[in-house]
This record gives sequence, C-alpha cells and structure tokens, in this order.
Amino acid sequence: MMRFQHRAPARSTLPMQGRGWRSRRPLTRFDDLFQDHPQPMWIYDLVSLRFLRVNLAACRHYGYSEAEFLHMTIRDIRPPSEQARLTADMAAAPHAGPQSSGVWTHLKRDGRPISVRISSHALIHEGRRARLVFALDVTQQVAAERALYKSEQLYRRLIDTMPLQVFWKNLDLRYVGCNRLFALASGLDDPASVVGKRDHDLPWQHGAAEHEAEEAEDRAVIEYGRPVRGREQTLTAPDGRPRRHLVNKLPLHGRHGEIVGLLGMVEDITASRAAGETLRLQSRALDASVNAILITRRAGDDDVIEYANPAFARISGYELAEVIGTDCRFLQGDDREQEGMLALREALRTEREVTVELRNYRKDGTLFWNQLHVAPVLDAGGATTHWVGVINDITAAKRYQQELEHQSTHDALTGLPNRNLFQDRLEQAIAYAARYGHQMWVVVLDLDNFKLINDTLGHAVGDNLLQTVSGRLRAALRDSDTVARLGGDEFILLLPDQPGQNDGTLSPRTVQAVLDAVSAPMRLGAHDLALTCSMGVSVYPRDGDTAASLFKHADIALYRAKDGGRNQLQFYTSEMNARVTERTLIEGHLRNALVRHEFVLHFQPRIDCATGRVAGLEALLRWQQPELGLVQPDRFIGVAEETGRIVEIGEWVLYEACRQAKAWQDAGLPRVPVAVNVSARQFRQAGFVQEVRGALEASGLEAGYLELELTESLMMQNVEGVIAAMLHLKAGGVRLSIDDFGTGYSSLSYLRRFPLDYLKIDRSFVRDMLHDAPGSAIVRSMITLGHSLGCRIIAEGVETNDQLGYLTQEGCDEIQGFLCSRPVTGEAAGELLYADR
Ligand SMILES: Nc1nc2c(ncn2[C@@H]2O[C@H](COP(=O)(O)O[C@H]3[C@@H](O)[C@H](n4cnc5c(=O)[nH]c(N)nc54)O[C@@H]3COP(=O)(O)O)[C@@H](O)[C@H]2O)c(=O)[nH]1
Repeated sequence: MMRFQHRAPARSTLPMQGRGWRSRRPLTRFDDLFQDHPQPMWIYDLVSLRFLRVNLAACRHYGYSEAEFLHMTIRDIRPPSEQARLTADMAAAPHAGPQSSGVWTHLKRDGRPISVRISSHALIHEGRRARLVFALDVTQQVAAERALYKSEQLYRRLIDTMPLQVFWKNLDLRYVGCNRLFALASGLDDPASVVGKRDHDLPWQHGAAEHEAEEAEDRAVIEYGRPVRGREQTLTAPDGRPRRHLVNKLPLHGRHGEIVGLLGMVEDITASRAAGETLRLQSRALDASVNAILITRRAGDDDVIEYANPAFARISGYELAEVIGTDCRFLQGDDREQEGMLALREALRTEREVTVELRNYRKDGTLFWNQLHVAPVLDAGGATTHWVGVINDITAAKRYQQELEHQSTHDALTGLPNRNLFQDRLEQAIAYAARYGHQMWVVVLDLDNFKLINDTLGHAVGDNLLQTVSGRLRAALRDSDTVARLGGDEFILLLPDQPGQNDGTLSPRTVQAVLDAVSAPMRLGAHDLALTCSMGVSVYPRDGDTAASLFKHADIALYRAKDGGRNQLQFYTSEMNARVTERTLIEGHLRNALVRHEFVLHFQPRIDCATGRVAGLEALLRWQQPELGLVQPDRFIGVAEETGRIVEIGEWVLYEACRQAKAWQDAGLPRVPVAVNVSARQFRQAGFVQEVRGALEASGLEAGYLELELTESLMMQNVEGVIAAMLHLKAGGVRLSIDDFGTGYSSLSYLRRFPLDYLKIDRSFVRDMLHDAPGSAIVRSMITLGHSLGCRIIAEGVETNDQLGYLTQEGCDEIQGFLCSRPVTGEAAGELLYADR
C-alpha cells in the first residue's frame, strides 16, 4: 500500500505543536490516529501551500491517491470562486493555535463539489511552518439547509402574496410572525417589526377597548381551542380610513397536539362590501327606473331575456315571469320590417351601442313607440356576454310630433293637405308615373268671386264655405286623388292615372264631379249661395315632368281661365306660356320705368262736329322702353293694374297731362280740356280726389280744363262710393266722362245718378254701325240716351267719312279717331292746337 511507503520518514519527523499537541507523544500512536481517522485530514505547507501529509479518509473522500495529493497545493482542491476567499482566510489565520474557517466548497477529483467545514491548527512539520486541517463533509447538511431556506422563502413568499393579512401569536399573545400585508395594516413596514409585540404595542388607529376585545377573543381560541370564523369588524386603518374586515382565528398545535398559539387570517372586505353595496343600489335603481330595462343574452339567433324590471311590466303589460327566458321579438309582433329593426340588427351584429325607434306592441295589442337604447355588456376578456336595453315609451312625444307634422303639412281650416304635402305627393306621383308610363293631371281651382262673398258676408261665412267646398271636393274624388288647399280660395287637385284617358284630357265624369262639388247650392247660415269656379289644368308628361313645371303651367292655365271670364276650365297650352313670359318681361321692366323717366304722353284730339275745331285732347300713355322700344298701353296697362303700379303711373299721367295743358295755355294756344284715363284701382284709392286737386294746384290748370275718363265697368262697382267721389270731383269743377260706353252692363237707374259731362261711345259700336241696321240703331239710341242724361256725346274710333257723316246726322257732338288724327306727341299736339287757332 502507498500509505506504508510514505509513512516511515514522515513518522520520525512529526513534531506536533499547539494546545493539544504541546507535549511530545509517541509518533506512531498519533500517526496511526491521523492515518486512520475517519475524517479527512491533511497537513500543508504554509509557504508553498503544498500538501505535506494526507490521511486515508482524505484520499478516499477526494478521490486522489496520497502521491497525487503530495504533488498538489490546497488551491487545487478549490474551485476558482473560492480562491480569493482562501487568500483572505490565510492572511487572517492566527500563526499559532486552532482556527475554524467555516464551510467551504471543495472539488473532488472527478470535479464534483462538496461542502466541507474546515478547522485547522498551526504546527511545525518537519521543520516547516504548516497547518493541520480537519475537513468535515457537510454537503448533505448544507443541501438540507439550503432546501430548508428555500422552502422558508417559498412559504414566506406565499404568505406575503396571499390577499389576506396573516399572523400567528404564541401563548402570551405576542406576535411570532406575520405576513407583509398584516405588518402594513398594523402600521409597520415589515413583518420582523411585528415579532415579539402584543396588540397594544402596535401603532393601530383603534383604541384600548378594541385591543381588549381582541385579546379576549385570542385567549378563548387558545384556552378552548375554539376557532373564530367569519367575524366581521370595522377598524380604522393607519391612514385613518375605516376598513371592513373578515376575521378568522385558529388554534395552533404543537408536535404533540398541545395548543402553542393561534393563527389569524384577516380579509379586507371593504372593497367587496362597497361593490356589493353599489350592486344593491344599482339593482334597486333598475327596479325603480321609470324606463323599462331588459337584460338579454344572445343564444343563437335569439335574444333571450334574463332580466326585466317592473317598468317593463308596466309599459308592456306583460308579467315579468312571462317574458324571462323568451326572445324579445314578441314586442314587434308581425311588424318586424321596420327601419329601426334594420339598425338594431346591424348593431347587434357588430356589437355596437345603438338608439333606435321601434313600433312595439303591448300585451293587449296596442302600439307604443319605443325609443330603445341597446348596449353590449363585455366580460373581462372583452367578449359580449349580454345586452342591456333601455326602453323609453315615447308614444306621447311621437303623437305630438305627428301632430306637429300634420300641422306643418295640412291646412288648419279645412284639414286638407297644404302646398308642402301636395308638392311631396306630386313628386312621388311623378316618379311612379314615370316608372309605369302613366299620365296624370294637376288642376288648380279658384273659386269665382270668393273675395266678394268674404267681404260682404263676413269671414265666418267665407271659412264655412271653404270647409264645405273642401269636404265636397274630397268626397267627389277618389282616395288615390289628392285635394290640397293652396291658400285663400285656391285649391289644387292631383288626379293620377285617370283610367282610359290617354289623350291628355280629363275624364268628363271627373270634371263634372268637381264642378258639381263647387256649384251645388249651398246654404250657409241665412245665406243661399251658388258658386262657380275657374280651373287650370296641366298634364304630366305633356306639360312638364317636374312638380314645379306642372304647378306653374296649371297656374298659367287658371290665369287664362279667369282672364277669359271665369267659370271655365282651361288646359295649359304652350302659347299661354308665351303670354306669361311676356307678362314676366313687362312686369320686370315696369318696376323701374317711372324712376327712369321712360313714360311719355301722346295726345289725340277730339273734334267738335258742329265747328270742326279741336274740342279737347285725350292724353294717352306711351312707354319708351330702351330694350322694347315704344310700348303701347295695351301691352302694359293690364300688368300695371294687376301689380298695382297703375296707381303711381296714373298719378304721373295726371300731373303730366295737367302740366302740358297749362303749358299750352300759357303758350297762348286755344284753351281746350285735356282728358285723362283713370283706372279702377287708381280711382278707388282713398286719396284720389285729393290727388286730382294736387295735380291741378301743382300745374295751375283750372279744373274745368281737366276731364277724367272713367270706364263703365269701374263705375258699376261700388256705385255709391263712385258717385260720391264723382260728386266731389264735379264740385271741384273737373269734367267727367264715361269711357267705352256700351261694353259694360250699365244700369240706367244708376246712369241717371252719375254727374257726367261726356258719354264716349266705344269704338266697337262705331266700327259696326254702318254694317247693319241694328248697329246704327244702337249708336243712335246711345246718342239719344246720352243727350237725355245731359251729356255731350263723343264717338271713338272714327276712321271714315261715312262714319263721320252718320254720327253728325244722328246728332253726335264730337268725334275722335284716326280720321282726324292718330295720337301724337305733345309737341305735335301743340302744333295741332296752334293750327286750330
Ligand atoms: N288707365 C289708363 N289707361 C290708358 C292710359 N293711356 C291709354 N290708356 C288705355 O289704354 C288703352 C289703349 O290705348 P291706346 O293704345 O292709346 O289706344 C287709344 C287710341 O290710339 C285708340 N284709337 C283712337 N282712335 C282710333 C281709331 O280710329 N281706330 C282705332 N282702332 N283705335 C283708335 O283708342 C284708344 C283710346 O281709347 P279710350 O281710352 O277708350 O278713349 C285704352 O283703353 C286707353 O284707355 C292712361 O294713361 N291710363
């Protein structure tokens, strides 16, 4: 054995030193002890660190032979991580005596690490300073300690991560340990600070009474082994806020079953209690809400109701038990194709919030309008699990809205659709007619003389009349027709698709039905009335393919019907359009004609049949329009009358005629009256008499040289008022004549009362008087009649000598016409007067 080969020289030179080795002992005994000691031992040189001796246990344990060891240093059995420590340890090692160096990691020959507890003793070995080392293998112990440490760490981490406050106390009710949560809740930073303390040593916010109660409870747990389970208490946290706790305490048992302390676990339930309270309040709010609330769950194609609040039962009439578990589509019944449903389905599909309006039906089948707001309920992962629907019964608001809509689309007096609604229907009808190639009729209807009835019998009768006519028109037409009121006495009819009428004409039966509706005798209060109406018709598509054009063309046709003497129906023609275009043109230019001084007066002389001299001059208006040229009155007087401009134009004529007449007189020309045509509208102006006086005063013309020509039709309206005004004028010295005599419907009894100076026979009678006996007889009668009224007779439109001859023969006083002179400019008229001196 190697052991014996090396033993002899070593044995003879082993002088042991130190406390235990101080006396010399027989070398063999110690050598054997060293050699056979079960614990690894070695001696190394303190200078070279080489092994000087190793025992068998060391060789066995480390796997090196003795010879190998003796070629190694003590650094060779240490891993690199231990080298620095070794250096430091050796520097600190005492020069004499024993040293405990603690636990080291050494490496075996096969590289495996072992943990060894090293103790050593300084000595002189064979004359060298050396150290005897004892190595106790504590690998298993270290591993066990590490495992224990690890498990303690684990356990510590476990109790520190528990959402519970955990503590344990000994029999003296002192804290032995706790987790981090408990330490913090107690007002301390770390668990170690709690150890050894009793409850009243901790910086709790709560008082002595609570501590006593707490300790009494602890004692009971320890003494009787009776656990405390789920006791709730409210304590003040170190931050001063109250916390709600759930307390559990268990007795802690020792190895033999004896109670050695207690384990406490405290759960802070403040947040969950608050959440529970919130939930309770929310649940109460749901129950108390005036809005119906449904919580549904999507199950396949169904939305199954999981919760419905009492308001739902109240609004829908269903018992809650009836609807839970059912799909909510019963609320729409068969009325499922609603606009709101489309939006709702889309929102459900895309999991979005939406507000829609739905027609819902109560259990008794009655409709209620539901403004439904639906929102998805998401789980923690963001997936929709439920839907919350808030039902708002907006039936009353909807009804109000419908009423407002009705009011904005219907006429308040008659209940008929108004212009707006008619327009909508017309547009829809056009779209329909265009698609199916149908035609249709738009009829604008105006009651004749309604204004007269309204003015004379009062507005109540007028309203009654309009309501009666509306009802009759509605009854006379089909449901598919529309009757609307445009305002005043104007109605409009939309007659789509008249069967069998493809020639652009209305069915005679329909026309007759409308006429009968208007003209059937009507008794309104004490009044029996018989009405007529005028109608203008446009036809789709012939007269237009838009609502606006059909409207406009029917209106033009109506205008024509009224113009043509009322009580008639006129279909629109393109010629009418030309007239309207012309009218629009004239109306536009007329607006500024006066301020632009575009008017001039021409004059036509009247000749005295007895003397052949100029008996007077008629002022005739001309319009020198830059674009249109010289415009004759027939082209613009009518428009001026309709638009009311005739009043200001007539005033200008009056002033200008007076000024010209006075100018002639001042120029020394023969003094003859100047005649001015007065329109009905101008004459009816309240200040007309004053206006005439003003013109005379402004010009300085004597009233006797001004003659006013009033038409027969003007004089026959409001006869008393006309007579009164004429008397005023007459009293002022102004001469008066009745113009166009014979064209109107003069009542002889009235004629007597008019203070007239002249009667002008209309030129149509003069034109026809020589053609036949009745014609000449009429003129003769007119002359006789005029003379009997004390008037001078003027024949208009005399163009031939034959006419002149007959008129002179029959006693006509004056003639006017192209035979004598056409109307001429003021300058030319002055020359005529000059020539007539
Ligand atoms: N309110 C006002 N009306 C006016 C005014 N000026 C004219 N008028 C009215 O316009 C109508 C047309 O007038 P006018 O084109 O001037 O025609 C007059 C004569 O030119 C025409 N006349 C005269 N002699 C003849 C004739 O031999 N043959 C023939 N074919 N026509 C003739 O008659 C018109 C005068 O008519 P009257 O006024 O009835 O005497 C016309 O109604 C005018 O009244 C105005 O300022 N204000």
